[in-house]
Amino acid sequence: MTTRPPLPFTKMHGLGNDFVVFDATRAPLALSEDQLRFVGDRRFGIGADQILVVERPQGPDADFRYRIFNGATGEEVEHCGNGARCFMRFVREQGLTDRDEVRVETMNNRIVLRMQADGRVTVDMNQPILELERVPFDPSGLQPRLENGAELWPLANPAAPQEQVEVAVVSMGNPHAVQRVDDVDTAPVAQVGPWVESHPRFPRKVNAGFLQVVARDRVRLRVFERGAGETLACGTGACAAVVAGIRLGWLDARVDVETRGGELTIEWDGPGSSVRMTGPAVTVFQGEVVLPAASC
Ligand SMILES: N[C@H](CCC[C@H](N)C(=O)O)C(=O)O
Repeated sequence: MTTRPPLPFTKMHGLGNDFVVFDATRAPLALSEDQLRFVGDRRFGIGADQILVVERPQGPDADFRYRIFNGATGEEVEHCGNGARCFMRFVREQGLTDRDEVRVETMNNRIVLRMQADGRVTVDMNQPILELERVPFDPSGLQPRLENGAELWPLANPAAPQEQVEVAVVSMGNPHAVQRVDDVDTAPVAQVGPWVESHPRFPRKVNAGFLQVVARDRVRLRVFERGAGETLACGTGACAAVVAGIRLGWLDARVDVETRGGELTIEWDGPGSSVRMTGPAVTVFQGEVVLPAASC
């Protein structure tokens, strides 16, 4: 029986949104969806919301490439904000760079990561994507309600059309549907999150955010993530929620976001400017894993 060599990995988290990180800068790493699901599995594997793979860049104006896979499905996704902060800590701790700032290619963009003196990481998350067809979101036949000139779209549960929510639609490279709630602690995240996540008007599915506005510079947020379920924090979800809140007239340009895993700071100066996210990144342990043979 052939024994596959053990694969080194690092377990990390950003506010409890946890990751298994593989270094593929020295040798290519191609994992099948079932191997990725094994790594993400909290019983039969290591356990992680997402799996992050660090690669050398493909283009000239980046230092690294960043690939992200949802742990429950093994599907590759466009972005992961908490993972980006862990990416910066990883490349520093692994000696892959000694710089305080690195440029990183993602599936559909490029982000800049900066290690702060206090150990937190600031990520330039680029401009939010608001063109509905780029999210993608299908608004055909819907009439949005406007607040402060920004749209809130009615979304009905396909299985129970009398159940409706209103969502703001924003992409940070990955799709987000944000709804305002009075209290995140009592919000029906487990009931509403799944049907928003797989709603047919989001052809690539969507991350479902539940936003409670505490003040114009402070919110509380829970996110039922696409391909992961509810996580303790969602970085791109925090960015999308603050962008939506600013556009709808609820929030100022700098917002502290309370998640179940801790606090992030999100800043956005409005259209034409990048969203900036600052928060912690933690290395928990390192290990080795022998992956099952790829079956698909
Ligand atoms: N579930 C997300 C990917 C991870 C995003 C989240 N963990 C973050 O910190 O941004 C998606 O399918 O778009």
